[in-house]
Amino acid sequence: MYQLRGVTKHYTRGKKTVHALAGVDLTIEDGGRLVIQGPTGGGKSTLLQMLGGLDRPTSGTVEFDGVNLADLPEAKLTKVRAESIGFVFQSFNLIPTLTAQENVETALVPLGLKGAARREQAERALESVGLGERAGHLPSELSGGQQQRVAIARALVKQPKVLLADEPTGNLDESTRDDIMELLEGLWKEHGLTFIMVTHDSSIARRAPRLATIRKGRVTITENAAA
Ligand SMILES: Nc1ncnc2c1ncn2[C@@H]1O[C@H](COP(=O)(O)OP(=O)(O)OP(=O)(O)O)[C@@H](O)[C@H]1O
Repeated sequence: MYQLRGVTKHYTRGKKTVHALAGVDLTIEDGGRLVIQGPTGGGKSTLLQMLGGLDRPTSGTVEFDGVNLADLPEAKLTKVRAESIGFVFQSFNLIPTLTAQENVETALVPLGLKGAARREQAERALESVGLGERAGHLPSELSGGQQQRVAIARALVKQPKVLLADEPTGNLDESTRDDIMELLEGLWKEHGLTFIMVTHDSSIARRAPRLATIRKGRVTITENAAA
């Protein structure tokens, strides 16, 4: 469970300060699904970075299961990320020289898993995203949608508690977008994940049961019981 209180993030360049987050209070229950939308520059990615422990707030607390990520030493923060949080990005971020299988296995290296166990778990993760047959392919030999499936397998192979996705369908055409959304929603249900996703896509936002709209660093929550 996440509990954010009074989270601010300021970026200073020269004399100019940008208030990317201007006091965010937010609770996200275990197993919940939250979609984050809002205008460009509103603070969506910054908020996701706080939730993922990829950056620290200027002030406020980001509690994850009762631990404040804001003041956790770097080594412990790295451990939380490696064990508990899966990330999916718009640009897939696969390593171009590694096969799909090897890309997925990279997520298991920090957990200390040995070769055979790594291979087996990565194979299963690729199968769960419908890419069992493509394990030996390089990213350049896969379509955009398939590359995103590999990235999703890499995010989930370690069985994290949380999946954070920043515009996961932003580089995909409409029908591939729908396939990827269906896959993510299916995996969310199947694994009981906490699933938090940033999107520009209003058709995805409309379908969200819980929507966080972020403008000028401030969050408004809308619940949609019909979604
Ligand atoms: N590293 C940084 N240094 C300086 N300013 C930054 C930095 N990262 C973000 N910002 C600024 O903080 C504000 C919020 O940025 P953020 O990327 O969170 O917005 P966003 O809602 O994700 O935007 P977009 O939809 O365009 O991706 C913007 O004004 C941005 O320019």
